[in-house]
Amino acid sequence: MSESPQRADGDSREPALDLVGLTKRFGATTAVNGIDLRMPRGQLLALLGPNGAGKTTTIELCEGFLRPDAGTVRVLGLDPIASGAALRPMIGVMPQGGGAYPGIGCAEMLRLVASCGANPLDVDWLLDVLGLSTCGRTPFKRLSGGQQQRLSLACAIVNRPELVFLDEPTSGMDPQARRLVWELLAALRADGVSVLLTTHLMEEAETLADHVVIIDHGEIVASGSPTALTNGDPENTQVRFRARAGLDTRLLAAALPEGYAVRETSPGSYRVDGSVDPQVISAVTAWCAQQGVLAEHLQVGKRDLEDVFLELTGRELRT
Ligand SMILES: Nc1ncnc2c1ncn2[C@@H]1O[C@H](COP(=O)(O)OP(=O)(O)OP(=O)(O)O)[C@@H](O)[C@H]1O
Repeated sequence: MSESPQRADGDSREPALDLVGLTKRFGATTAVNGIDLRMPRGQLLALLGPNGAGKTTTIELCEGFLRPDAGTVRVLGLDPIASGAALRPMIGVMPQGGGAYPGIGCAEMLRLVASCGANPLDVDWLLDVLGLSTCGRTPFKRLSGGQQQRLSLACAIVNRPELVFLDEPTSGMDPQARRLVWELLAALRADGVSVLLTTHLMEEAETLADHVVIIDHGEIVASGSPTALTNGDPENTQVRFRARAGLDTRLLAAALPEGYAVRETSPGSYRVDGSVDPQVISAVTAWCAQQGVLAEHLQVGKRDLEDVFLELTGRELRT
């Protein structure tokens, strides 16, 4: 194969990921359905979608753990199955649920993985950054779920990979641990490491990602920077509130000036979209009062990735 041409972004290397028509079926289920995705180097890309959307299958196809039924995968310019041995030292993998020998100590596990690399990060430093210093001797099976996740992340990055795959890296973590992981991921990105992570936490995607790809039923339904996906019209604000389920949203819309859309997004959760001003909030609460209901948790905000998903699929991200 000839050398790749100079690219418009100035990086002459192959992209971190290049997926073309990627398809994977399990019996009658098409888990990944013709995904096209190109991820430049040095980017943090979040694959966002509800349970069963095809995120793990996509990442496992990229890792070379699964063979596609159709389409192609190139990872750092290589086929992850045919060139698995060459690719392995260049990538880091954090599978869903982590994994280590049950009886091995936390620090010992990380040292073992580090010993397989040519130029590992300092193990004690990494344990400290991830808040694991105090449990260095604790056997893996005695670590909390969040600690196991963090050790698994440490194992994925200790050998300075060029590209890291993280499958739901913060699931089950408390907010403090999640914050530590977010800081570490931001630092990796700043160092030019390419990161593909899956999540169903839209806040995680919005906070960390350069680029978000929303997938549903194995297909890409939206793709762009978090700002591009959510910003749209700066006038596009919204009011959310909770009240008893089944209020007549058409009546509420009729009580508002023209141009406002009202939806019950899930039973008892309501959303009014449009250019929100004090009069609109007053009209919403007055209408609720007429119905004899209290508008609880009333919030004014902007459209977020959750809203984008709802608009595209008619369903909520958090299923
Ligand atoms: N080994 C398998 N055998 C059969 N079906 C599978 C297998 N792996 C995944 N699937 C199915 O493929 C679809 C996509 O699953 P996948 O795990 O990729 O989704 P996901 O977006 O990662 O979901 P989650 O957020 O729950 O991890 C689901 O319908 C799932 O049941």
